Amino acid sequence: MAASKMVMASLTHFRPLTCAAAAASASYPARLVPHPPDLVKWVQRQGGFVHQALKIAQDSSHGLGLLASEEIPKGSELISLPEHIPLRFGSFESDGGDEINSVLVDLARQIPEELWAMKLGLKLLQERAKVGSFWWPYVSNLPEAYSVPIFFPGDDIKNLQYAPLLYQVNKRCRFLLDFEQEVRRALENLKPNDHPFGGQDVDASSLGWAMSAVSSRAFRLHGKRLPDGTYNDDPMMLPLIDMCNHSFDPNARIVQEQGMDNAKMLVKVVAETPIKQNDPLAINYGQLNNDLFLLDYGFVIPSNPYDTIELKYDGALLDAASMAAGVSSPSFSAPSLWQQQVLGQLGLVGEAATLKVSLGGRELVEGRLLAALRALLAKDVQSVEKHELDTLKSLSAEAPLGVANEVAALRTIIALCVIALGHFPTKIMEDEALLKKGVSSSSELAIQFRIEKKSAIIDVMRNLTRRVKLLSSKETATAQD
Ligand SMILES: C[S@@+](CC[C@H](N)C(=O)[O-])C[C@H]1O[C@@H](n2cnc3c(N)ncnc32)[C@H](O)[C@@H]1O
Repeated sequence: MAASKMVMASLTHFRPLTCAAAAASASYPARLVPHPPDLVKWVQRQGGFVHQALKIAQDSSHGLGLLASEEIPKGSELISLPEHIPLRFGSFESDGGDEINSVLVDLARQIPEELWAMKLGLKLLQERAKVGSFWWPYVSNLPEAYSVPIFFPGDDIKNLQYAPLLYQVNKRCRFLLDFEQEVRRALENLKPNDHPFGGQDVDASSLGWAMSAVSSRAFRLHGKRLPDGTYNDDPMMLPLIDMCNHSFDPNARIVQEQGMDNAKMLVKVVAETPIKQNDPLAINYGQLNNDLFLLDYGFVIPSNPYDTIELKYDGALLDAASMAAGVSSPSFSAPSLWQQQVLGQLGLVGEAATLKVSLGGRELVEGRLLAALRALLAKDVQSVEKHELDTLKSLSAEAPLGVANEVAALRTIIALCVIALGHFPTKIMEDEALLKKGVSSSSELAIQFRIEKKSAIIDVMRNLTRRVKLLSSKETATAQD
């Protein structure tokens, strides 16, 4: 988990393709131009609906947001966008076969599916560069900079201290540096009229801006209706709607509605609860862990109930954890034949094995890990065979293989947590002292992220320790009966 051995790639040494605009702060990022057009009026002029009580304003430390200037009843329609307002990549595949589109479509084909935000980002960059773009009133209102880790200085990437996230950040940085070369090659001999970005140079930093603008603001909604009646997944940017900030306890939600003519799709926001005067609108971006919130959106949620810790299923590590927990001669690194079969069913051995397992979140212990521990700490195959795999995977199935087995499994996980905590170079107290001293906004985010990861591990340990105590006391009570 330690960061020290990772090779760091960072985009901060690249010239940002941004306009010098009003002074930015972490809580109020400057927009692309100092005084952008009025977004609400633009949406209304385009035939969209905006509830009269909605205003764009500063929303605590979340940047801009939509605030209610008066009470709004539950169920009210808040915003409605006609079909031509969302910015989609699709619109450029269907724009015809001119040179500009074919260059962009070819470039988009080189983007891996998991980085879908870059594909739509190409469209966004094109609209940003195009003089007289239809979407300029929207694009000019976008933040000039993003707080996602690809833009952190190298030291702050290390400051995240969590290998799975460092890996993802590095992967994105490397992709952007490679893709910059691809874009340059594709643009080098184009005639000025065929240049998709109005002749402007596109570097890794401007690509990163576009990818972050999309990952932090786009929604994956229904696209075209397919012949079987289902819809394809269509990422799109929703002007004005994307001013809504996130909450796990939202007061609004996005709905898609078929228009009167049945062909057009309307995207709306409706009030999910009554909204009080001066309350910000909040929608739920999804049940995401802090890795995704930081990577895609550039913020971290304190005490995020969906935050998880990623570990690798590794026999030697489990033997070490098990022995540290006082289990005598565990067999994780040399499972018997029947145990290997169970591991195979759990996808933890074999060619197609997925060794990534997680702790924390709603499940607390990933079912596959729990079942493996229970099975590998079991005395015999018969006791394991009595149970469905789903029972063995469930933490709410109380001690299916007996109290001693359960206590050994849970203690092993607690010891794994201790090992995982030991991989972080700093302790929470030290992190908090650093935050108190005052650090840059990217260091602050990195430190908050690692505090949350360590807290998530500690929460798992506390919860499992409680379970062990309860089981042990029940066992003592039974023995005394
Ligand atoms: C869809 S945009 C919302 C509008 C944005 N606040 C703005 O100023 O344009 C998403 C961005 O808002 C901020 N944000 C949204 N919800 C947040 C939250 N709960 N905590 C911190 N930042 C949040 C993050 O910067 C995120 O990338």
